[in-house]
Amino acid sequence: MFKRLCIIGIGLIGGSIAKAVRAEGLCQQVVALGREKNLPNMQRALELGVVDAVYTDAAQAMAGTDCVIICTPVGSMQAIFAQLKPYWNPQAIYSDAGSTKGSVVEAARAVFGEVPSNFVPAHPIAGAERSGVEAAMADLYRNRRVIVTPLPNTDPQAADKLSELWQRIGASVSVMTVEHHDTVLAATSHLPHILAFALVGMLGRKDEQREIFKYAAGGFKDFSRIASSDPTMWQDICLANKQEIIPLIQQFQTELGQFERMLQADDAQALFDAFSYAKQARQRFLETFDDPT
Ligand SMILES: NC(=O)c1ccc[n+]([C@@H]2O[C@H](COP(=O)([O-])OP(=O)(O)OC[C@H]3O[C@@H](n4cnc5c(N)ncnc54)[C@H](O)[C@@H]3O)[C@@H](O)[C@H]2O)c1
Ligand SMILES: O=C(O)C(=O)C[C@]1(C(=O)O)C=C[C@@H](O)C=C1
Repeated sequence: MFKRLCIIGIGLIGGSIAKAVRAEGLCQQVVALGREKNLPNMQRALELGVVDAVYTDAAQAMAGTDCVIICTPVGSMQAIFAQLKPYWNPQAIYSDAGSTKGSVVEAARAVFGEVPSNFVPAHPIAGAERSGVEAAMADLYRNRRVIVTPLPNTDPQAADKLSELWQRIGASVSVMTVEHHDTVLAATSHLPHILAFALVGMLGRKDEQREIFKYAAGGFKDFSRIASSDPTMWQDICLANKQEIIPLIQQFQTELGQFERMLQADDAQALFDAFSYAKQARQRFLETFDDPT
């Protein structure tokens, strides 16, 4: 599909794209671009055979590259667009994997004035709490969704080709607006991460006095898994999408207050109804998760 794919940020997400693209034989060459401080991770990507070459120099990385996917934390995207600007190739396709889309589009606007028509914002709805290229998996995107959020000026051919790349590595592509993406993901990804970080932080402080973690089992392990996620990545996501996240935190506080009142009132029926409704809602989620088509 492409002669040379350049991944900027060859960590979990970028490394998984590289591995999958190589496994499917979709590009002749896969390379990585990063900063001097990213060199140890990039060298590891080279050793693991995830990429063919690594660069810290954008001019060298961009030479002959016809597809670029930016897979760095969303707070770094503006600096990356500025780094790419002198070498921007109108014939190439550019995209990203950032967890927020409004902030990425704003970052592109800040650098280019208008978002280039060959930049296709996208977000794979698949990941893990682990970071770095060692965590990358060739099948991470298989049977998972990727949301593509084209802008009115996005070149449809670029959007189609990028979507085809994702489909050929096993993903199901959904198209939506940038705004709708950020509203939806605030609810199902950003708020849950804040809740997990908040609960584990609160209990961690208790654990300093008492040994509560020792007696936690599978339920706590499942609920707390995402609190192992990368703090830089989540700091960037939460600040970038705070206008969507803050109202959800407020709504959640009201919801918790209702549970407190049910307990205060020993209202067994209300508790049963609330738990039953949530159990059914989770069943609906599991059905769409297992069949993302
Ligand atoms: N982890 C997930 O579950 C997940 C899922 C979907 C999307 N995302 C998004 O994908 C992106 C990458 O996440 P990840 O989990 O792969 O993180 P990661 O930490 O595994 O990888 C990010 C890589 O970017 C490099 N990097 C950081 N700043 C850089 C810069 N300024 N220039 C060049 N390289 C830089 C780091 O060295 C690292 O190798 C983020 O935007 C994140 O929001 C993550
Ligand atoms: O499974 C996980 O660990 C994830 O956190 C993946 C997850 C999420 O579901 O919230 C995290 C961030 C994303 O942008 C997309 C996916």
